[in-house]
Amino acid sequence: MMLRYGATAPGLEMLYIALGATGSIALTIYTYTLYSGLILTMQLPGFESHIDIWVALAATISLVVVAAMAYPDRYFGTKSRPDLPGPRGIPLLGNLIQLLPHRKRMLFYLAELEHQYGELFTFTMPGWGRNIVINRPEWLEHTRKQDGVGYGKGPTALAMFRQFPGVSSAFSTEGTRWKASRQVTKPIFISKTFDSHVSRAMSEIVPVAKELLTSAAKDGLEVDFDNFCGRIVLAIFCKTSMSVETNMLTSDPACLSTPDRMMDAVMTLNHISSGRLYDPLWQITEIFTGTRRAFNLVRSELYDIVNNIIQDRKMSCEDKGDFLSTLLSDSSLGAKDPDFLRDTLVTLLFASRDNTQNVLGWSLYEMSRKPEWFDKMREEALALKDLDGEVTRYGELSKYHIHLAVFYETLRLWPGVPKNARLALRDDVLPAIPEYGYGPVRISKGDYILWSDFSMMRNPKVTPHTLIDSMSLKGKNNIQVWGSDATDFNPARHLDAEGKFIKPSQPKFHAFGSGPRLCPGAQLSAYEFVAIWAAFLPSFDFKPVEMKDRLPTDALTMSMQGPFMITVESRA
Ligand code: HEM
Repeated sequence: MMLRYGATAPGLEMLYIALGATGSIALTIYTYTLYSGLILTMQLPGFESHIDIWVALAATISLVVVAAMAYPDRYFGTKSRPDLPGPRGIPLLGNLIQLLPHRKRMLFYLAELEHQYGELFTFTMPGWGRNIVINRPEWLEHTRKQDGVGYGKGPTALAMFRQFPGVSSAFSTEGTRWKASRQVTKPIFISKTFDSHVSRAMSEIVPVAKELLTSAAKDGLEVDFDNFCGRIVLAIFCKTSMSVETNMLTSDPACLSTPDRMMDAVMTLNHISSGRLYDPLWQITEIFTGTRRAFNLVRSELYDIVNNIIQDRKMSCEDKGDFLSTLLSDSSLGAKDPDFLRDTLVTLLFASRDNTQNVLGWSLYEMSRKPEWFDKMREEALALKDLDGEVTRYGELSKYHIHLAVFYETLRLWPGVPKNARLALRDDVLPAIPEYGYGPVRISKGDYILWSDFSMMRNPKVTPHTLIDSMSLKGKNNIQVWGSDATDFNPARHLDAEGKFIKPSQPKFHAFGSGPRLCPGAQLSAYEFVAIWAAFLPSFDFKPVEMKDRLPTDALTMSMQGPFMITVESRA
């Protein structure tokens, strides 16, 4: 039978289940043979040293068999969806064979599949079951507001985030525990904190960063811009939230090649966590690769650093008026739990550095191809020179129209979390989009919905005809749309005729997510972005060492591949 789209045909479903059951029985027999072999082999000299590997291998296979037999749909993805386009699957393995070679480039593979099948398509993968890609703002609008009720993060993502940033993190919790974790971080995102702490931290750290750039310019040194920005952002966070001075950033460019325990730990844990996303068996495979041991070691190190900071503050009983003092004085039950405190800080360390570092890096990359935006930002910073190139108060942020337009445009093309997924907790129907020929889309409980902000925000089809625009922007003259030039870097699309910044509407702009789990750090990162560029541009010119196309790594967040080496020149 020829299948139009390759999704499983209904007639074959029973056959697949039958094959799945037969395969499972075969695997069970194999496992028991393996156990018997194991017992026999244990008699052989030298075997004892490898017993852990053998036991783990046998346990893995048994686990797979049990999982496959208990949840054939989930495991093999046999639920048929001939109504949806997608690559053709095969019995038992779904689309695993097609996906495996792209494991480390899923972002691009998803974009290629979108190119082939459109914004709506499906594939299955053992361990994840059926995935339905929904790269349209209308469908995101519908599903994201049901976050936590109709859709959840699903066991795979929750298990991954429980390991890092931690069991009490906003990333790894749902329901009342998630609410508690969001609630406790609120003080860090209010404008009072921005004015009293963030701007103070910036006014100390940004001048150090400028001294470093001056030295690098004088000595003609190349600077790894990502590393440099990561250190600035993390140093600001440590100072703002915990009043901790770090040595990760000094005026000497040599500091950039000096390892920093906190910075290195956060980066390593982020990197390993990303790799777990498409390895449903990571809890087992990592035993063999040694990654698990390395992860645990680095995580203990980070936990020690953070626990020591908390402990020192508790011992000193000093109220420094920062976020940590606010946390410690919080009388709610959660905040008294030491692990909850630690996970809250680790979550913010993890979330604050990476995304802000990345948007700074991608903005430099984009502007180096369109240097007129460097000039426009510089002009704006100089025009507001009474502020001495420093955005000292949060209220001043809204005056930086060009900077904000560049910030949002960079994130449109290089969104913080380029691909994401949710598990359907109940049956649902996505709304029809008749203007693009889409009828209502059925989602079954247990399906994963998947979206790629990276693909969606580059899609020229996201036009004012969408339901979202007609609802939220009705009657406005300056409707900004991604349109046919969606892949171009053009911050002007976020400026009106008078050059005033217009914040793009969600979820057409989805770089900070939407719905209840909308990123709480959006304003903070905008503030940091504007303050850093406004301080740098009047004094320096920046150029990438190599003017070549740069790609993102396939990570949880939008990190750039390889070091991003730049040269700096002082504008004397
Ligand atoms: C350019 C910078 C940033 C970008 C692009 C960004 C993007 C995002 C996105 C897309 C999500 C939603 C993930 C999801 O729904 O699964 C998110 C969540 C989150 N972000 Fe950000 N973020 C940025 C900066 C920050 C900063 C500076 C902080 C804190 C200091 C922060 C803290 C968080 C937290 C705690 C969550 C979890 C929210 C939840 O699940 O309830 N982010 N961020």
